[in-house]
Amino acid sequence: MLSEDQICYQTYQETADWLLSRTKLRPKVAIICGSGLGMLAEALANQEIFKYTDVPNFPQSTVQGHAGQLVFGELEGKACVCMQGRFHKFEGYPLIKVTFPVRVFRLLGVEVLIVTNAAGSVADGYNTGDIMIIKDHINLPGLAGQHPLCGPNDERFGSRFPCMSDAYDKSLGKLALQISRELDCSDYVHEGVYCMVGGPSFETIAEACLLHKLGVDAVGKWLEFSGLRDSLFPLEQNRLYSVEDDSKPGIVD
Ligand SMILES: O=P(O)(O)O[C@H]1O[C@H](CO)[C@@H](O)[C@H]1O
Ligand SMILES: Nc1nc2[nH]cnc2c(=O)[nH]1
Repeated sequence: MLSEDQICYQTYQETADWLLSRTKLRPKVAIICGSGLGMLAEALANQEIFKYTDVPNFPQSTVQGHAGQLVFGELEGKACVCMQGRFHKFEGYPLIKVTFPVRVFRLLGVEVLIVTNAAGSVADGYNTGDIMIIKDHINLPGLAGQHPLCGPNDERFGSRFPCMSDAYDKSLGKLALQISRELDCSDYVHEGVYCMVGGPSFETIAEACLLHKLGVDAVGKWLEFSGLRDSLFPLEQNRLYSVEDDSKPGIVD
């Protein structure tokens, strides 16, 4: 297995080329299935499955409930790739490996990434089993310097200082809320702020109270996406970000 300082552009390319040579599907959408959500991949038509153990350079799933395979297929006629099982820092993986698939997806031609996972609520009015659409996040380890973009920067994957003021696509969030209303399940669907932590322990009561005071709605393990926005969607530099949501500060880059 490669050590973290051996991972470079060619490593991601090698993995992407391996996959591209084995499937004719060219997904524009990738879905990372967190705990208990792997069944989503089972809904794909015309499946082509690659076990992580067979995919060059891929980390391996070690957590219960994470099948450890990439499922290519079609959802409503659109080519998709699902990760049935994701990677966590608490498994012993460095962040560059936790986020490894995101850059591979980029090289596969993916344009939309949907990340799902199991999280705990610290918000008022949420119930077990509810769904929260992430409108923004607090990358707690990232603020303290544990970030996948630490180290040499490869501009092919984005800028040294990626802007994160519009990290999550508002139109997709709105669409999900609209569909939840159409399906008559909007009582179980919220929009909120996700806080990622390292784990594996859950929070103490004091930590949960702290996160609630900080404006967090749900807390869970490190998400692959955080900090890698540029890797999927390169941003223009020196852009003025208007922030409609008054709960967030406006940022001028
Ligand atoms: O991958 P996600 O959904 O974040 O799940 C995580 O949450 C569960 C409890 O911490 C663990 O099973 C871990 O895998
Ligand atoms: N409370 C809580 N629940 C979780 N479920 C999955 N991850 C977590 C976590 O970090 N905290």
